[in-house]
Formats: sequence, structure tokens, C-alpha cells
Amino acid sequence: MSTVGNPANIFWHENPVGKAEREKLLNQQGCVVWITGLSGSGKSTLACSLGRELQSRGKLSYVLDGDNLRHGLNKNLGFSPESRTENIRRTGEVAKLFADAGLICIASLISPYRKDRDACRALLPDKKFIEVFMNMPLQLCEGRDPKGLYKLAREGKIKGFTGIDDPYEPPLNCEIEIQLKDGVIPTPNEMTEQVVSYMEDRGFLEA
Ligand SMILES: Nc1ncnc2c1ncn2[C@@H]1O[C@H](COP(=O)(O)OS(=O)(=O)O)[C@@H](OP(=O)(O)O)[C@H]1O
Ligand SMILES: Nc1ncnc2c1ncn2[C@@H]1O[C@H](COP(=O)(O)OP(=O)(O)O)[C@@H](O)[C@H]1O
Repeated sequence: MSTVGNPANIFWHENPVGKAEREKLLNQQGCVVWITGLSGSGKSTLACSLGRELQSRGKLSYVLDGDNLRHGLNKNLGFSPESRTENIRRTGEVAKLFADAGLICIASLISPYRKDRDACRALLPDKKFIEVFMNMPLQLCEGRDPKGLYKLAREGKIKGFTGIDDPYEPPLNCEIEIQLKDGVIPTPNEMTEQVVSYMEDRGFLEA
């Protein structure tokens, strides 16, 4: 009988170099910064700005952007609930590998469903998953509409668009919330500073 594809025949190989050794080499803690929020809420803006700031501090990070991943790893996935769940699952697994490699992995995806984000959190060691909620009002995101997708969704030309006719479930216990202050949008630098301070205070930026 063929045993191909039988999970009972798959084994785990320990790597002789451990995560702690890699972290010491890099002088940082491997972790995942998971940025979630509506289309147009500023996820990519924060991811890029944070990546740049960490680079300038000599910290190694890597951005996993939802749009970009859909050009390769996730190119066979659409926007049905099942596809989004698989999109987040795959990205969570890749993010886990980057964190294990000792990097600060910045994942930037709408990731609209709470259970999918929680499943990614569960892949990481305790405290190594930093969920950042871009809590920007739909009206603001729709007003920005940099890709014209909200307009198409309102016209019924895109079905199942997040925030219009597909749900966004806000986090209940995220580590960081980016929001308006007295009605004013924080600048990219301010958003970045909020995340970097969190990481600094908890020792992520040293081994
Ligand atoms: N139906 C629908 N709903 C939401 N978004 C849509 C849709 N169709 C296309 N797009 C574009 O795809 C980008 C979101 O991809 P993600 O991988 O982050 O989405 S998800 O996490 O799987 O929900 C998203 O990019 P951002 O605007 O950067 O968030 C959109 O440009
Ligand atoms: N803090 C901010 N202040 C001003 N404009 C912003 C800010 N964050 C994002 N933007 C602008 O809003 C638009 C959407 O931002 P983006 O980062 O692409 O969102 P997302 O990745 O969530 O879709 C872009 O045109 C971006 O330049």
C-alpha cells in the first residue's frame, strides 16, 4: 500500500541553530506585527513607515502585504470567506517562519474575520503577536478610495467588498489601536512612533 500523503510518515527535524541564537545575532526579538483594518485605513502606509524606521535603527524586518502576496503565494485565492480564511492562514504560517528566523515580520492585510486573526495569534509564542488595529471610520477610508474600489463596490460592480457588503470584525483585545485624536488623523510618523514605543517598552528591539 502506498504511504505517500500519509501524515503519519512525516517527521520533524530539529535545527541545530536555535531561535535564541539567531535573535542574539540580530539583537532583536522575532515577532509578528499584524496590521488589520479596512481597505484604505492606512495599513500599507504604517507597514512601510514602520519597516523604514526599524531599518534606520538597525533592526531587520520584512513586510508581508496582502496585495503583494496575492500576486504570488496567494494568487489562486479570491475574496469569498473561505478564500480570505485561507489567505490569512497561509500568511500567518509564513509570518510564523519569519518570526522564528528572528525577524520582525510586519503583516498588513485586511484580515476581516476575528477567528482567522486569532488562529494566527495562536501560531506564535505568547506575546510575540502584536495586533495593530487601524480603527479608521469607513467614511474616511471610502473618502480616500485610492484604488476606486469603494466606488465600484457601491455601484455593485464588486461584490463582497469589506465594509460595504462583507463584514469587518474589529479586534476585541488588540495590543495597539491606531485611531483619530480629537477627530485628527495621526500622521504616518505618529502611527509608527506608537508601534515602536510599544516594541521598545517590551524589549522587542534587543535580544
Ligand atoms: N472584495 C474585496 N474586499 C476587500 N478588498 C478587496 C476586494 N477586492 C479587491 N480588494 C483589494 O484587495 C486588497 C485586500 O487584500 P487582503 O489580502 O488584505 O484581503 S483579506 O485579508 O483576505 O480580506 C485590498 O487592498 P487594501 O486596500 O490595501 O486593503 C483591495 O485593494
Ligand atoms: N496617517 C495618514 N495620514 C494621511 N494619509 C494617509 C495616512 N495613512 C494613509 N494615508 C493615505 O490613505 C490612502 C490609503 O492608505 P493605505 O496605506 O494604502 O491603506 P490600506 O493599505 O489600508 O489600504 C493612501 O493614499 C495613503 O497615502
